[in-house]
Amino acid sequence: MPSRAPLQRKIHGLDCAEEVSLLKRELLPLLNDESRLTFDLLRAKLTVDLNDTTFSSEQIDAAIQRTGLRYEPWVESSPDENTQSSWQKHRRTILTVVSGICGLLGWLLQRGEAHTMPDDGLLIDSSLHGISLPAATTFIVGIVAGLILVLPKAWRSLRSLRPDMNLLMCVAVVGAIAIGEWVEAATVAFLFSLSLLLESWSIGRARRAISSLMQWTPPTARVLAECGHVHEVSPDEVPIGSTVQIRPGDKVPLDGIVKSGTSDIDQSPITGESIPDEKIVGDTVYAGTINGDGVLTIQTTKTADDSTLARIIRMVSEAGSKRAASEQWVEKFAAIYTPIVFISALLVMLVPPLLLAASWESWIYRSLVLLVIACPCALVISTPVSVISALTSAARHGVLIKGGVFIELPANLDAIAFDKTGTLTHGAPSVADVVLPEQQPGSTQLDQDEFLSLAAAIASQSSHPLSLAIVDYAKKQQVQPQSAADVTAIPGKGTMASIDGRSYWMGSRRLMHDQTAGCQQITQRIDTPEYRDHSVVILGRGEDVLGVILLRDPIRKNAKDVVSKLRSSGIQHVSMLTGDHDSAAQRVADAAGIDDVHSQLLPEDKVEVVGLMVEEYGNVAMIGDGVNDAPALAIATLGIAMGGSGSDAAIETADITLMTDDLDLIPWLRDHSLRTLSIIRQNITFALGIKFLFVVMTFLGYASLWAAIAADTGASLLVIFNALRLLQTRPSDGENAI
Ligand SMILES: Nc1ncnc2c1ncn2[C@@H]1O[C@H](COP(=O)(O)OP(=O)(O)OP(=O)(O)O)[C@@H](O)[C@H]1O
Ligand SMILES: [Zn+2]
Repeated sequence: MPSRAPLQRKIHGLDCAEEVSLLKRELLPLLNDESRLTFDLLRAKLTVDLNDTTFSSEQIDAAIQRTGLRYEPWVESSPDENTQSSWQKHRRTILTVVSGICGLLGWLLQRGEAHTMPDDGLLIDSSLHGISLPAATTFIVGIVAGLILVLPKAWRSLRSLRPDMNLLMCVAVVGAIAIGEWVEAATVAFLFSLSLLLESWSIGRARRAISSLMQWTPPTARVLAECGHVHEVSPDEVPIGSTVQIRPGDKVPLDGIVKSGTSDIDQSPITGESIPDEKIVGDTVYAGTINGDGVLTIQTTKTADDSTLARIIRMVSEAGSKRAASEQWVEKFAAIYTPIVFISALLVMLVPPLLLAASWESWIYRSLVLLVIACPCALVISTPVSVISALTSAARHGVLIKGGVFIELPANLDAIAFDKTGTLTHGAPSVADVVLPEQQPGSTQLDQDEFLSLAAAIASQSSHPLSLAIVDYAKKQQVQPQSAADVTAIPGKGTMASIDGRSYWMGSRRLMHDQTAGCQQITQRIDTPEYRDHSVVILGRGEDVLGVILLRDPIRKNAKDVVSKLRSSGIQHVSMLTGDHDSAAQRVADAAGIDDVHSQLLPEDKVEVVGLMVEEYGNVAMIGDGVNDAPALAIATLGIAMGGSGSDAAIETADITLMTDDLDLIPWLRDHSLRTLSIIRQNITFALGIKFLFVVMTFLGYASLWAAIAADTGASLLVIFNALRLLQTRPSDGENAI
């Protein structure tokens, strides 16, 4: 089947778990596959993956239609704020205020009447339960204003016989009116409306935190045309490979590589770190970062909507819908809890009066209180707000979490596997020495420059850190690389290529052993204490070993500290996996305080080791940067990529990406995750505790309707603020500040 574009819809009102489950209820019977649905709650966007299916978009639309939610085709560039009229933006606030004022007025009127006309039946109509027409009208206006936005949802839930919180509230209000409790009815309507207002405000806050990220891209890019003119165009229109000029103080419009100039760049929008980073020719700059004092010309490497920043924004806004475990729990809990309380409310209303001849009035009242308590408001609101706040705050600190599911994992880790090169070390090795075999009769003997020009030729075709170091070194020695053809990479081992029609191999000892019986003399030369802990790259032609390049990659300063922090936070076991040879691996492992080392691994070996660790320890995180790490990242419980220097393959497969290669972000992430979990737990416990208290009080006859709803709104308010605290956490909170 041909690959098909996904179906994208803007769904009005798609901002919480309720609508998501509504949509799932209609769409899943059709699609049969939950992973086809992506909900972007921040932008109210639904994406349906139609690849390899035969569904027509009409079928999907019809299913969306059945939910009763309004929808329209998705238009990418319309930031929804602008397309909404001010009524749409503020109607919830206006209606809540109206509801509150009318409730208050009604209460004042009612009290006034009770004062001035005691027992005077003139104005009091008995069908209004003892209040005057003006008071009743005021109350009704207030109640309608409070509930009007949820009426369609309540109606839907009634028709499908799945009581939800909207229905509960409407029934409670109608019931309260029926027994003449006007003030209570109005209070319930107002406070329920207030809770929903709080919910949409808090989601809105997280949304604004993200749109503040979006504002980091400038509206225009200064493209240098060949004629030398500068054209100011929208970054969307700039093709890959264009030359763009960045003036001092400008924001970088697109991702690219510096072609000329040097400047300090503030990368905080991407990395969360506002320490300026010096960029020189050949360095990568990111859209959204801020140029310092120098003028730079860059060659663009990505289109505007594929830039790193654009990807961050996309991932964060889609992350909200990949539901965290606790969100799923709350959703399931609410789906059981609400109907149960609904039925108990019915029983409470019917059983005591019918069987025990108790007073109808008081038991109807208690059953209404139960209905209000049944509303899972605080619970349903708090968890998504916590998760989104946690994701947004992580993104601000340069930690990109690709879904709510992954926010809870770092807290539950048992073991961690680190890759060596680029993760524990800087991944920027430099050539320490070049060793050529001694002259032997009959064999080819190259001088160092000839050797380097061959090595650099092959290395220039690869982005492997060791290759980059070799190219760099050749350049410094002013050696011109030859030109290599037919280059093939052998993952975890090295590269094959042909130069001048002869074929060469270059890579690890393993590769050497694949190619030749080996070269005694060379192995002896590099097995000395001086070189033992260096990484080696060996160049050969057929049976001949032409020479060895020895490289050293400094270990990251904070590696040891990070490993010990992780250990003291409860990680049982820390391993290191590397493709490099044993002694080089051991040097780094010793310096970082790693428990055990697996060296000379091919990518598939890394997968196997991680698999075994998962079996032995449970939840295992793999942290890596290279193409050779990607498969292992995928099978670990949690894959974390070093994003700054990492390969696209690693970044794509990982669940979490560290935008700066700062290892300290890993303990930070674990803390952040623990904090998020504990806030979610606090919220759930608190919300349920309040409910439980009120259930008991209701049966004892102490709870009143307005107190029940006030407690619910109060609880919502508290859990929301508790959740929003997550937006404020700073990385490592200064304890490692330099
Ligand atoms: N493109 C290449 N150029 C030169 N040597 C290479 C290349 N690719 C692999 N090698 C050789 O194979 C070995 C293993 O490479 P691999 O990429 O699997 O891991 P690594 O870079 O050593 O470290 P890590 O697994 O810790 O990231 C290297 O040490 C090197 O000797
Ligand atoms: Zn690596």
